[in-house]
Amino acid sequence: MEFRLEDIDPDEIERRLAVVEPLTDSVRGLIDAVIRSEVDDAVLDRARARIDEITAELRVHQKPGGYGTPFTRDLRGMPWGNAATGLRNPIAPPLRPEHGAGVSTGSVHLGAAYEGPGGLVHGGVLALLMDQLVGECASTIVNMPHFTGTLTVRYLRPTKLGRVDLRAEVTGTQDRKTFVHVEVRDREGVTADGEAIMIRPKDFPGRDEVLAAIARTP
Ligand SMILES: CCCCCCCC(=O)SCCNC(=O)CCNC(=O)[C@H](O)C(C)(C)COP(=O)(O)OP(=O)(O)OC[C@H]1O[C@@H](n2cnc3c(N)ncnc32)[C@H](O)[C@@H]1OP(=O)(O)O
Repeated sequence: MEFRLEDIDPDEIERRLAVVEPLTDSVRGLIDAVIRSEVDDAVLDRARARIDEITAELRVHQKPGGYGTPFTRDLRGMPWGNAATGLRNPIAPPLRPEHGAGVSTGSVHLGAAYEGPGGLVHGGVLALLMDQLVGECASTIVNMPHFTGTLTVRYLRPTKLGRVDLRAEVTGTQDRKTFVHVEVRDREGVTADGEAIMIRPKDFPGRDEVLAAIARTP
């Protein structure tokens, strides 16, 4: 986990999201269309050529590595490349967690891109979403980022593609460890549950630099 200061105000955040969220949604639509399209090969070939052109255009100016999690001066995080929640990551469903007292919830629509067995959600995708939700749940409660130390998942019955709801709840804390229970439901009820041991790491690379930069900024 790396802290990086991006000194922008809420209006600038909204301006950026107003551009990238619709783009990301369009690419999600593209992914779904590629998986399910039954057009002929010539149309698929033309589509590939046009997509390659767009990719080349976007690659003219790129960040090195991943998107990271830049933070504003008031420590609002912008993890827009995150695989589960990223607002500019077309792979992310995206999960948009909401946090209450010790409880975090989120709902997603999982379509063809998240299929494992035919018509059913891939178990790894469920583990990804559970991992993110338990991480945010523990981090929100203690107001410090937590890493997943151990996540044990029980797949109770197959999860149908479509709407999936998740709920995580802190069940205890012990020093730097926070224990979280998590459940997944499809339209017919609970399909998987899990237990997580979340750990607040001792160090956060870059954190001191960000806090110092904030302190220096009038
Ligand atoms: C807001 C952000 C939300 C994002 C959510 C996304 C969730 C994620 O995907 S996080 C990424 C996946 N997880 C990781 O990459 C973690 C990789 N592991 C690590 O970085 C380290 O091993 C870490 C941080 C978990 C523990 O390291 P460290 O702080 O040095 O642990 P250490 O001091 O040895 O142990 C502290 C305690 O935790 C326990 N512990 C350590 N590792 C584990 C583990 N893997 N599982 C369970 N318990 C553990 C120890 O037994 C010890 O307990 P006690 O105090 O009772 O003896």
